[in-house]
Amino acid sequence: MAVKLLNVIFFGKLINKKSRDDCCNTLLVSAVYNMYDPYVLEMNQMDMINSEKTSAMSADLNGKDNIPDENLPGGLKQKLVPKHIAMIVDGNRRWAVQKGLSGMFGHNAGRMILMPLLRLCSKLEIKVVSFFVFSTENWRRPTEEVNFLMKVVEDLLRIDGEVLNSHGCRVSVMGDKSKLSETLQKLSTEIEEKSRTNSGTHIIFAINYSGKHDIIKACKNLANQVKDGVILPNQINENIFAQQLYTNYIDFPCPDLVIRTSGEIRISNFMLWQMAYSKLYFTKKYFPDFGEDDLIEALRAFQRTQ
Ligand SMILES: CC(C)=CCC/C(C)=C/CC/C(C)=C/COP(=O)(O)OP(=O)(O)O
Repeated sequence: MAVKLLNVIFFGKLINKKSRDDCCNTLLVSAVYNMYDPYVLEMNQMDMINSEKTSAMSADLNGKDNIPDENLPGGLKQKLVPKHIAMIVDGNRRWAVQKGLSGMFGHNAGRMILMPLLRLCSKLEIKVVSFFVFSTENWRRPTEEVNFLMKVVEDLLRIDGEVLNSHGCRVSVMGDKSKLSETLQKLSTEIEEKSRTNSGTHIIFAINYSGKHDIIKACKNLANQVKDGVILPNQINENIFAQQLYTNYIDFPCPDLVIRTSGEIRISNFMLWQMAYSKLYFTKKYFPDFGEDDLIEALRAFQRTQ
């Protein structure tokens, strides 16, 4: 009964029954066993807002074909939209501290703005949107924050992933999954497999990702191929090298627009090889404050230089 009630409250008809039951069971179990977990305490306050936002915002996640330019927001031109927007999500903790909250609560606030942004991307028929969610360096943060972040990431894959899948988006995880918990590995494999053939916007979550590691992985693979006589050293070129990178494994184009929030002007080890020709857009807004209007502004700046 409680599960049914939660189903209706949290998800309405957005996702299928089995997944709703899974999600609700998880929430119930968490609520009972983790009463004093800061993540759960904070989630209790924010879940209702989140679920309302998610339902409303995700109702229109499927891109529509051939939208006339006059119907696009901010004078955007359909022909000039980027194929791949990469987002360096930053400023979550500063956003929370500014509001008198514990810094880590900003990560959940960041997760909540995902749907409106993706709804706009879908409407504009942007093929790929990637998010730098968790870097290999982020393990150095305090244990309490890392644990909190991992729970946000679990919800991202379990709940948001399900909503995105049910609206025709493909969801992939990029990074070294071997260091993630079994739950996270399972969630990422499940959502990737479920959504693999979807033709809507492809959402990439970079989790335990490092651009340098991606390049080292490529070098090691090629070195082994040379050792095994599969390839000669002088046959290695940009194309062959790029075939060893995540961009090729998961099959998505290099970003043409990179957006970083929070006023930091750097790329922090995100898709180093793939950003060689990307346009970079920096905004002072903290990520949880980065709304659809800000994304439109970034796209307008991109289109002005096309
Ligand atoms: C997919 C998506 C949008 C998820 C959003 C939520 C999420 C899990 C974000 C984690 C990424 C992260 C460490 C943000 C950086 O803010 P920070 O902690 O470095 O903040 P600071 O710069 O203020 O310290």
